Amino acid sequence: MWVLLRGAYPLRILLPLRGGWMARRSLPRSLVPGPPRRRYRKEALPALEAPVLPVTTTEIRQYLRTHGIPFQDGHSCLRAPSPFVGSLPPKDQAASTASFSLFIDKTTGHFLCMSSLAEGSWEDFQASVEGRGDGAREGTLLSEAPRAEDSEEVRRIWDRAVPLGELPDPEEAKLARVMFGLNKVTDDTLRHFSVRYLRPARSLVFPWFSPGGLGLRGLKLLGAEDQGDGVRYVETTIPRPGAYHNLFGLPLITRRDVEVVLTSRELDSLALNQATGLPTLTLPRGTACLPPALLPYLEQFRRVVFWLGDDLRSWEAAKLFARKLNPKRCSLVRPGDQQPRPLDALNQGLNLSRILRTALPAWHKSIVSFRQLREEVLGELSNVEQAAGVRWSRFPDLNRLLKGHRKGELTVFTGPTGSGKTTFISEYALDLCTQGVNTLWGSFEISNVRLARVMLTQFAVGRLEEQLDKYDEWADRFEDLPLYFMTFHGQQSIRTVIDTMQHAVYVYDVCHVVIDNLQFMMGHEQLSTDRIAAQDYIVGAFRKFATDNSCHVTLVIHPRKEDDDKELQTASIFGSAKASQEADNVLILQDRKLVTGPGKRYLQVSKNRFDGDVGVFPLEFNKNSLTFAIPPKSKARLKKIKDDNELVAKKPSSGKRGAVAQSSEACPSQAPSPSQPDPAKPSR
Ligand SMILES: Nc1ncnc2c1ncn2[C@@H]1O[C@H](COP(=O)(O)OP(=O)(O)OP(=O)(O)O)[C@@H](O)[C@H]1O
Repeated sequence: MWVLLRGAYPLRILLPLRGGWMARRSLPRSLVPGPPRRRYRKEALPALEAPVLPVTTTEIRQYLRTHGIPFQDGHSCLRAPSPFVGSLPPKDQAASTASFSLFIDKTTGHFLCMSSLAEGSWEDFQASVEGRGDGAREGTLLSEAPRAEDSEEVRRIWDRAVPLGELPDPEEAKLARVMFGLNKVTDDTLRHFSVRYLRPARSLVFPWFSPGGLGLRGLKLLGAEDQGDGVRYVETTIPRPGAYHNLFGLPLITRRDVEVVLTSRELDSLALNQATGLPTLTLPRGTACLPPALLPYLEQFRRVVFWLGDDLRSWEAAKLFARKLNPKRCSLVRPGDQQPRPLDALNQGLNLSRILRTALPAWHKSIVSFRQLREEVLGELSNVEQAAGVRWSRFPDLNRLLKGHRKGELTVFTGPTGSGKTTFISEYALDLCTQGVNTLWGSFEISNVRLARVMLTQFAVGRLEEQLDKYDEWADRFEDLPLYFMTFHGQQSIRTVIDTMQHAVYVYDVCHVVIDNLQFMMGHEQLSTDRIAAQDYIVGAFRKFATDNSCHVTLVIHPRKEDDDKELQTASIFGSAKASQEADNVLILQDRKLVTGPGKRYLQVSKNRFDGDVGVFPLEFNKNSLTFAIPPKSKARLKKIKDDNELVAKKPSSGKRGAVAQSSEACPSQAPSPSQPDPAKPSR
């Protein structure tokens, strides 16, 4: 029986512009069926260990030279003979040594031996080269044994599934083809890719074979649900998404292939391969991430074309992924009306080879003309909604003001001591994370356990203390969120923090980093002038990081000492005006508990570089779920501040974006004063 739980992980294979839920079965845990992938050291929890020891490509090269290890320079990896082939038969050993089967990631130093499937960190590699490893040279690699029940589960599903063309009932086969849009995909193509159909679950089954044809490691099930105005696809993977590293189509790639097209859905790969005959591979989690563990498999290609989808998010993801693969060999198919995703293009009778020929190079030394920019501008104009970023599902008023959460921006967040900054920002980030924004938390003040507990309570929207029997169910779903924690606590150097963030962007495709709070990077400077200079430097470093990495940074900063009965302003942020000048957005949690009673807060957007809308709206705190919401009976709703002194009131819950305020609501006495200094020019 198939139990579908409403999960929180986003589905990239939904029809364009639609949010969705990942369906998860309750059973499988995160283990890899099939032949064991040898792990030189067991993988840590998704917390980023501190300190991450950064290694540069130059250092890796130097090390290899010093130790007399020959190597070849690749696109994202260095290739060397593998020392981890001791357990292989001598014949295979010789072959793998000759073929330089060890791939060392140039950015992280992480290695993968394609022959033995041994993998580990740069430190592990050094240890083994220097003979102080865990016996890797002697061939006693640690290996993670597959959990029997997962292997069985995979095998059981695979054995029950049948090729679509062999379904006994032709009507059923026809219906399945309609549901998955496969009318033009032939049985030969489906057979070529070993796609099957699982009748009881009405799902397509895409296998994950071990490299070298060693067996079945896992699989992905794709179900289709009728949604009235379209079809919604629901994915389930075994093992769970975090461990599902299948480049679908890999067994069909030969050593001679020098070009590949990467897609975000298996169905697109089928269509592309059938229409063009080109090698195609599907990323395991669509546009969500490109795990570096997959890079070695892509090294052989001189040209990589990304055709991920027909929306702005796919385009942004393709640009980010191209950086990892070396942009010089990457081209991107630009989303557009005439360039839908591959399966749609096939169904619409378009010429897929011609679309591929329009792919734009991902790399250019500098923008030489508007010609290269025009495609990007068009992309933004034709996808206005997506250009505005990911919208919060819990804070509609924040959407009305900020329009969304965009990559590459810096948000500064402040509020009085103990006003609930951490609690609010936790929910604000969680909301985005449940929609697929890969998030890294740097909580320097409160422990990760406490933070995770707050987040889990907010995720479950209720106290779990009283329903411990539900803990595992919520924790399972929480675990699947693309959420990572830095393991720092207390004072840290900004360099270490930025290095860790850089690592997370590369390894986990993190696109939102929360830093709570900046004061923990300021060292112990006593003089206030030193402290202000230190803060300016740190804010500058975060700004640069956000821009360079297309990653949003939310920075919590304490306010300077203010009178308790005064509201905070942009200029109340501790330090010079640099923080508010560098920030794209400034958010202030206004605490007026003396007049509004406990629990009531206001969130003020006092700077918004995207479109200038600033304003304030009330938030009510729920102590049970630790969540914030618009007070149900409050008359005080979103107030846009048109200019410095003028308020524009909005109808409370029209729910529509851009609804122009028509009437001015009286500002209740307890609402914070709307008059704020021009956020763009904070006074010193
Ligand atoms: N609106 C609110 N009303 C009452 N209690 C709240 C409210 N918001 C948060 N809290 C509670 O207040 C406590 C402090 O919250 P939190 O740590 O989020 O504040 P903070 O502003 O981040 O503190 P600090 O200034 O020390 O960084 C928590 O126990 C939280 O549950």
